[in-house]
This record gives sequence, C-alpha cells and structure tokens, in this order.
Amino acid sequence: MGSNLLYPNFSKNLLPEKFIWPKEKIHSSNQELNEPIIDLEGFHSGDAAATGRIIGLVRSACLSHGLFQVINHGVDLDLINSINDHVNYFFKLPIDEKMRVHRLPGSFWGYSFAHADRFSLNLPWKEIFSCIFCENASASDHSEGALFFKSAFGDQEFEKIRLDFQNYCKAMKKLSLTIMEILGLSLGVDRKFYKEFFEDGSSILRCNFYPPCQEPKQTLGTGPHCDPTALTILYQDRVGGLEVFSDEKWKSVGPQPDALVINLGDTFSALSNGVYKSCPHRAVVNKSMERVSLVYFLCPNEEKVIAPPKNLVSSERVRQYPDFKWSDFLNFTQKYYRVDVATLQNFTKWLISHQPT
Ligand SMILES: C=C1C[C@]23C[C@H]1CC[C@H]2[C@]1(C)CCC[C@@](C)(C(=O)O)[C@H]1[C@@H]3C(=O)O
Ligand SMILES: O=C(O)CCC(=O)C(=O)O
Ligand SMILES: [Fe+2]
Repeated sequence: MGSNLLYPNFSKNLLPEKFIWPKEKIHSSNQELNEPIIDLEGFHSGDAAATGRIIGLVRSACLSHGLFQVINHGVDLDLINSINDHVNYFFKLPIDEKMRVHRLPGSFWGYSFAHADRFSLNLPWKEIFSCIFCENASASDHSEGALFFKSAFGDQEFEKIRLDFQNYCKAMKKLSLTIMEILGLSLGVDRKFYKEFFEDGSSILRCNFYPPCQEPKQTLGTGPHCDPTALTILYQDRVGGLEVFSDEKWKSVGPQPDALVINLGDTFSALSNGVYKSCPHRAVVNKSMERVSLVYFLCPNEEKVIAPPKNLVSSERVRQYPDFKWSDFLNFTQKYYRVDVATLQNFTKWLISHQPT
C-alpha cells in the first residue's frame, strides 16, 4: 500500500473513481428482513420444548437465506463493548500509527485501508483490522501476537487489550460450536458431527470501520459476497448497514441490542451437501455516521477434508461439491479470486480443471 495511499480522500467531497461500484450491484429495496430473533437460553438449559423450537427456527432460516440473530448467546456483553471500544480507539489513531501494523501480502494479520493494496477497482469504503486465533498456537506465534498488539495499541495497554481479544475469540468459538450442534440437530445429523469437526479449527477476527461517505449510493462498505468460511458471528453497533439477499431483494438486517448475527458460509454449505445455502450479504454506508462491525469467522483446521456426512448424500441428492481442504479454498480466495457471491461454484470449477488426470 504505502505510496498509493488513498486515505486522505476519505475526508474530501468527491468519491474517488476506484470506490464507485456498478449501479446493478448497489440497488436497494428499503425492506427489512423480518425474522424472529432466536433466544438460546432454552438450549443452554436443556429445555427440550425450547430446543425443538430453536431447531425449527434455525432450519427455516438456513433453508431460506442462511442468516439469523441470537440473544442469550452466552457472550459477555461487557466484553463485546470493550472490544468495540478498543477497535474504535485503534481506527481513530493517526494513519501513520495504524500503518505500524499494516497487513503484509499473504498475511491475515493487520490493518488495511480499503484493500487498496490488493484490488484496483470497486474498492470497499472501509478500513479493516484483522487477526487470526488458533488455540494450539506455538510459543513463537504467541510472542509474535504480543508484538502485534504492542505495535497496534502501545506499550501501556496492550497486554490487557490482547487478553480481551483472546477472550472474545474464545467466547465466539464456544458459541460457534454450540451453533454447530444446533445445525447438526436441524439437519438430522449426529449432534456432535459438526461440533467435533470444528473443535480443532482456527478463527479469523475482522474488525471493519466504515467512515461516513459523501456519496453513499455510489459505493459499498463491503461488496456482495458469501463468506467462504463456515460460520460467521457478527456484532454490529447501533448504526446499521448489513443487508442480506432474500426473495431476490436486498433487505436490511437492523441492529438489535444484545443480539449477534449468525450467517452460514460456503464451507458449511459444502458440509451440508448444499442443503443449507451460504448467505449472500453486503454492507452499505451512509452520509453521516461511522459504523463498526466485529466479524468472527469460524474456519476448519487447514488440513481437514471438507465432505458432508453420509446421511446427507443419496441417489436423490448426489454430492454437490467435490472434497476439498480449507487451506486450498482459502488460498484460492487470497491468490486467484476476489470473494463474491459465486466463490464456491468458481472454486469447484477451478478444482476440477486443476485435478491431475
Ligand atoms: C477467507 C476470507 C476472505 C475474506 C476474509 C475471510 C472471510 C471473508 C472474506 C471477505 C470479508 C468477504 C468480502 C470481500 C473481502 C475481500 C472483504 O471485503 O474483506 C473478503 C475477505 C478477503 O479476501 O480478505
Ligand atoms: O460489516 C458488515 O455488516 C458485514 C461485513 C462482512 O460481511 C464481512 O466482513 O464478511
Ligand atoms: Fe461477510
């Protein structure tokens, strides 16, 4: 990035050409997604009737658009607010301080401005701060992590902030394994199947900062896409901007105090043999308010082969996607293909054409 820094343009009136998206990708419906918010309390306490209702609601959301919201999710709301504060603090730093942790090519750690170092067209109107967490990280990964947080947050506070981030990711991992159990039950699969599959997985945490934009109808904060990962847990502040494609329309997912948004990604769709679709979504921006979203992506262990359980495959429902490893899919999204709503289909074609004969 460095030399072609576009950052100062964020404060000017004219939208730089690189941020202007094609009109057909931007059209909006002004409709809200009206979905029940799912209360997980009954599942946590083992209430059979409540669990049955939760499974039914999850199944219907995942068959139709792959997104739902949960409350009583077990993640400490004070911890969420602390991460939100840390993230706001970081994004408000002067650009040269944020650049101390700028994301290096091929890495998932660090700060990026609009992905301006990776793409040249249809840039998203956002700044991004990312980290990866893996519970079985080696001692050297831990010391690199400490250095990273020190560079991002300074010598005084970094240890507490790093611990908050670690605790946040642990809480998100726990919640995502609970959701995996519910997804298993909702698909008639052994309730432990998906939960165990992801136990040794890794996690990506993406913190997005969307500055106000003078021309919000010409650009997007995050373009239309399905997450290539398995499951996403998103916290959005009170501003709003997340939209989901449902019934052929973009509908907004309004922020709900205390709720977390859950959406399915391509990897889960493949693991369900396409019974559940991954969720097409995007983020719009607005003229007057900045917005933060904290996005936790659950990923499988890099070496695991992604294949659906046997009872989701039959002569009526043959295999929809070939076996693949998460490391290959991730590599595809970072080296060969800019993630959009058709990443999994294009990866499947790419895999087949690159298979040794
Ligand atoms: C595997 C990944 C690619 C992206 C980061 C993680 C999970 C979601 C992907 C992303 C956020 C989807 C929208 C487009 C993208 C480029 C972005 O706007 O950040 C995507 C990520 C990426 O390739 O960095
Ligand atoms: O910020 C949002 O609401 C959506 C972000 C998103 O979809 C992503 O980071 O994958
Ligand atoms: Fe996403």
